[in-house]
Amino acid sequence: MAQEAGDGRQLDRLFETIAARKGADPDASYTAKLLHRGVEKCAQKMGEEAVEAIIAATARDKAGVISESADLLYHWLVLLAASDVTPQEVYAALARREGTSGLAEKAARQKTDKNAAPNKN
Ligand SMILES: N=c1c2ncn([C@@H]3O[C@H](COP(=O)(O)OP(=O)(O)OP(=O)(O)O)[C@@H](O)[C@H]3O)c2ncn1[C@@H]1O[C@H](COP(=O)(O)O)[C@@H](O)[C@H]1O
Repeated sequence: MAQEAGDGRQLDRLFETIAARKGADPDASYTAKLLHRGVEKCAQKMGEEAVEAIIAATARDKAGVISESADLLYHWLVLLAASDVTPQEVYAALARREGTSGLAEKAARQKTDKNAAPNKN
């Protein structure tokens, strides 16, 4: 049954539902249909939903951002399932980055790139 209030754990529950659709009848489930069509179709759908979220954000349409973000997250989870990746693996990647400023990381990367670049002189 649908719940009015959700929380972050909603993603994990939704992923379990999506993963359970692998190999299910494509005529009985939208998720099964998407997974059946392969990773390219799943990626295309995620791209479309991302663009719709972007359009809502730039139109300052807050309700649209919420609704399109929900579509985007659903399609992101489908893409993970199609790629044999779990949300937990993504959470672990985020956890490894926790506490590292994006600016500091970028500066360190640019320093490394500079050192690795061939000497033009
Ligand atoms: N959260 C979602 C969810 N969000 C969006 N969508 C579907 O994603 C589709 C995206 O909209 P589009 O207009 O792009 O769809 P479309 O034109 O039919 O898509 P294509 O023909 O291009 O593939 C819609 O059909 C939505 O119903 C979702 N479908 C399913 N879920 C969840 O997944 C669970 C399992 O769903 P089934 O696999 O269908 O049983 C559901 O209980 C929900 O919790």
